[in-house]
Amino acid sequence: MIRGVFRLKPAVFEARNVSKQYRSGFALQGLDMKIMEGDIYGFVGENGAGKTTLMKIIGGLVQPTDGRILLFGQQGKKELCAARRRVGFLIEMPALYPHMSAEENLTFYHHVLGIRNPKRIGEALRAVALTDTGNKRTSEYSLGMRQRLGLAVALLGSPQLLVLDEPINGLDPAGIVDMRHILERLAKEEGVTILISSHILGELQLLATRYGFIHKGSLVQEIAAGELLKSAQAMICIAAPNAEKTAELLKQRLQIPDISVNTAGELQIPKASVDLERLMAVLLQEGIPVEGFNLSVPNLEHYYMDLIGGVKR
Ligand SMILES: Nc1ncnc2c1ncn2[C@@H]1O[C@H](COP(=O)(O)OP(=O)(O)OP(=O)(O)O)[C@@H](O)[C@H]1O
Repeated sequence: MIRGVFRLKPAVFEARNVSKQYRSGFALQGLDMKIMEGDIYGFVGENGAGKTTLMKIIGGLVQPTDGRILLFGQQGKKELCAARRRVGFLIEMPALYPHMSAEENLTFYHHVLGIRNPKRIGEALRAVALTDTGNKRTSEYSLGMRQRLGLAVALLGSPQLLVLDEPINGLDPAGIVDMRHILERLAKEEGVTILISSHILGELQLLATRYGFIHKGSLVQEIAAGELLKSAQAMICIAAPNAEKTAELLKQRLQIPDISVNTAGELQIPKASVDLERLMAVLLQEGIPVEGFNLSVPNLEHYYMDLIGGVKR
């Protein structure tokens, strides 16, 4: 009998009880976190929650006050140093020479970073769709192009893990979509694991396969994108007159106890608990005019606000 072998993907990065204290106070406090190979890990938290500090710790730019990190399973000082060569960072925009082209800037970083394979310059340019920029000076680039060039610098070392701190911040809608397509391709076709922070939750939701929610320096929750959607309910929202009275009536007629009225004064019914045809038939029979109808799909923003709201309370 042939039995399938189920292999767990290895952790690419782990933080164990990591704290970082500045004079002004704690930026991280006992943070635990795990990024598995192949994840696009959306790192979510309000301003000052500690996202950049953690990313800088991964890059060795900041030392933790307490706790430890593992990169590709390595944790000794020397081993971490070697493991960092397998990571590409876009935490702060690398300095670009404004009078030089994308290729010339990449050639410079290729040299500075001591990368041996000269093919990487062309490959990195292709990966970020900047091959047709010719001799154009980077001073004439849009923010989206500069950001893509910054990503190309991070890609020069053929990283297995990319650490990206708000890479779509300030980009226009087209720039955001370009960046999403580039990152999706890197993850799917090249198997690159990605840690990405962003405040643009609607966009992050289109990309991430897993989320980590950080609040005041601690990780509040890690959850797979699919689990997040399952855990939050889709709601049918109906605008109708006398919402409270109508809600009571529908509860009785449909035998559904959890019909509520939301802050917009609409009836709110969990989609999974009702048959839509029956709902419409009852509304018709009772002569209740439907003034508005929509389906609120569970999303990252609602989930995050509920989660952090709960933590803050
Ligand atoms: N070099 C530093 N010296 C002192 N305090 C710092 C330093 N760097 C960060 N902090 C503080 O640590 C906390 C966490 O900052 P961090 O930049 O990591 O948050 P963040 O989640 O990346 O925020 P944002 O979304 O605004 O970028 C903040 O209170 C910040 O003021």
